[in-house]
Amino acid sequence: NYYPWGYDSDNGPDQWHKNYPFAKGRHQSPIEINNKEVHYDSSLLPWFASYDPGAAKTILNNGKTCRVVFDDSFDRSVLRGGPLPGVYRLRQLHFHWGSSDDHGSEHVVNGVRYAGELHLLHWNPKYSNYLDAKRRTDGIAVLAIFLQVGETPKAEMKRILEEINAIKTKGKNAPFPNFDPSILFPKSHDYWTYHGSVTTPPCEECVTWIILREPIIVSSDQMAKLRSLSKNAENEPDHPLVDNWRPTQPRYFRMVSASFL
Ligand SMILES: NS(=O)(=O)/N=C1/NCCS1
Ligand SMILES: [Zn+2]
Repeated sequence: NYYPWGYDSDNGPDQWHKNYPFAKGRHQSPIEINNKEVHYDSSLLPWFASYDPGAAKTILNNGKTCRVVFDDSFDRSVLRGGPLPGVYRLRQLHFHWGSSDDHGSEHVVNGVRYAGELHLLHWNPKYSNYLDAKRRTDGIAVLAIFLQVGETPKAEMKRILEEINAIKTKGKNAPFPNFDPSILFPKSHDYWTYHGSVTTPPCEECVTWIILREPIIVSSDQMAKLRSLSKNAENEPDHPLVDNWRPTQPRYFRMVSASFL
């Protein structure tokens, strides 16, 4: 009897490997990033995002996260440079967050858990489609940005959070036109990079991670807004959509490179 994966004790990260064997691999994500183990790589190039606001389509609640999807039928919104061998097409962005402001991110930096983590998922168009790209070690690039709670929130987050009321329950979606996610980026483009996996089942090891050092500031109210989402459908008992983050996984013999000293 099929029981969907999730983040609860009976279907959460510790159980995923039963249906998704990749979850016990040697290149899993997220991981702990510790300064003393990071390797500064002066040859790392800057990364560039060239996003077309017209590519933004829809915002949805899939019961696991809040996701904005983009038209990825051609090289319309792309990420390039950094550790990437070519352009990667923006397909969607989504968030991970906690049940309170003191945790919620997936990656952990020198023991610091942030309130949340924004992921912009891109795929390598040298492969015929996204699903094919997910089967390749160089198939996916995720740009990760930490959400830190502070007093002067980033105004640009408002647009996404204003839509939350329209997608309260699982399966709800709303049009989300004219949105360039690069307005969410912090000032500094400094990043860490390593090779890992998608952090949700099937946990394929296909991701070049680009994790920005500088978090973006959100307000506690904005985090509360994300936590007001429900993981259930409209006509089901209400369960808040919170703590949709995977714990850190063993790094094994992977190098984490830094673009900055
Ligand atoms: N959180 S993540 O970006 O690594 N995982 C994903 N799974 C399918 C689309 S994105
Ligand atoms: Zn994610």
